[in-house]
Amino acid sequence: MPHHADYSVEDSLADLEILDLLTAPEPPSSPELHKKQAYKRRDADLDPLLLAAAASYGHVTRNHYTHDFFPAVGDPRAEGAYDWTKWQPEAPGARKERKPRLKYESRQAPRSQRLKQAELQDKENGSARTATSPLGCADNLPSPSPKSPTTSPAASTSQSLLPPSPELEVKCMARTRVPTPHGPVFLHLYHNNRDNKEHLAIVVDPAQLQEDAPSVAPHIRSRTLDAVWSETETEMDRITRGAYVGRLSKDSQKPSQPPRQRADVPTSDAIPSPLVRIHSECFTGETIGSMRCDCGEQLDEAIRQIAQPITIPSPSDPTHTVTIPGRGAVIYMRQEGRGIGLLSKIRAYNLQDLGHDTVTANLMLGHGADERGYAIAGAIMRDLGLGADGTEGVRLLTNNPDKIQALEKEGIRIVERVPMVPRSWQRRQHSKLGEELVGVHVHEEDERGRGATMIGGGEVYGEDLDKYLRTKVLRMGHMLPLLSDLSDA
Ligand SMILES: Nc1nc2c(ncn2[C@@H]2O[C@H](COP(=O)(O)OP(=O)(O)OP(=O)(O)O)[C@@H](O)[C@H]2O)c(=O)[nH]1
Repeated sequence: MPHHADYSVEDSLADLEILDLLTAPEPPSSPELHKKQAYKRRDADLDPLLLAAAASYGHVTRNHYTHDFFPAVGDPRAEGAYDWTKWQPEAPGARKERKPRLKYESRQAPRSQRLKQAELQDKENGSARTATSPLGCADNLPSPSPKSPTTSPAASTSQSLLPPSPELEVKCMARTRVPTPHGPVFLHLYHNNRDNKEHLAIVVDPAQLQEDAPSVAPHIRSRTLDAVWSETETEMDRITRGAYVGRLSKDSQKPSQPPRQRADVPTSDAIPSPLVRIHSECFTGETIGSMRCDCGEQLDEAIRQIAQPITIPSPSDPTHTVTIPGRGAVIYMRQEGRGIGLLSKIRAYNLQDLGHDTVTANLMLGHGADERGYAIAGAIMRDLGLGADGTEGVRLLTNNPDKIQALEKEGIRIVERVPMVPRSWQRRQHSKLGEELVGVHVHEEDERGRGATMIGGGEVYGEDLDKYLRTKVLRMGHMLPLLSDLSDA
């Protein structure tokens, strides 16, 4: 409980009464609740822990939990406005006066209005909303997770009345070469007919730049990008959207062939299947270098590993070896916060600071632990010829068993899983065993140099990260040996 100077025993008792009410096994229905004065008025701040505890119980509706209240600090003339920048600690022994009351405003329209609006919308759409799904009317609620056990049969019936969604289509709208600390990549931007997000594919296949060298492995190219889009499309249009071959320059501008006219390069068993990672967007980890998660490091590490040169027996003389450039792709999905979005992820971090883990925090906000889908990722991979029917399959960089299952359901052929061990865990494990870090990609100075354009550039580490990684292993089934298990080995 907070120790405000004006927080009294009465307030604590009132809090306990509220906690009892909110977390009782049954929702309150007794006449007691309706009696006037049954619960005493209280003016002290509500303890966030109390709210969190109450919210983790079933019958407290998300409707209440996600109300956004904010004091009217913006308008100094508003009733109860208080400028917190001028706050001074109270002198000991000073007379306790009640703080000016803050005026709270809900950003949600009253429920009656929202219900009316939803009814109107339903009439316009011709769909029947059942009276049992009033939560569906709130516009600031997360959409119910497909995994959510709270989805009522009535809700799913009304969903089945909706027209079936059109077959998923993805189209690569543009492609360009981007030099990175790990070598050149081709950035592909995709549109699709399921969501309005611009998903990306970071294709590592530098052999494509050496146009004159004989191809030993099929190039990773987008079918939709190389297709002819219209009869009026000019060569310059095609080149501008990235449908070219080789290294584009003032002296070299060769439009690509449409997929059907391209000669197939046979795949050789000697060449490992392309290495692929499905990566989910993480603004905090990738842009401001948050060390609450390892997402930024994973993105860097994935590109680094995919770009590693491959040594294979020489096709002309098997007694010798040749080195070919690395091949693969990172499919970068705009599924921030495991699909819950940045706003909810930021709120989830606050719940994590209150002591909840990454899974519980999502659940407390009315989301699933993981709301991501992989249909679009699968379609992008098929467009790039990665893991599609009749191709060589892919090696997938992941610890997440759900991801493997979901992609296989999408018809993607995964021939091998390549684990992603966090750099800090590798380094600590190796230093525990007193091993030299020869050949292990955690040499800090080296990494800092190489990843200079990525925030931090080295490894992420810290208490928050360890807790997050342990939860992924213990609660989300990630296939990663815990640091403690490694040290016993
Ligand atoms: N909701 C939520 N999302 C998080 C949190 N930390 C990272 N993320 C998101 O998690 C996603 C990355 O997922 P990970 O669990 O690291 O990786 P994965 O894709 O499931 O599995 P791997 O392939 O093994 O890395 C990104 O969208 C991040 O924004 C968190 O604490 N809460």
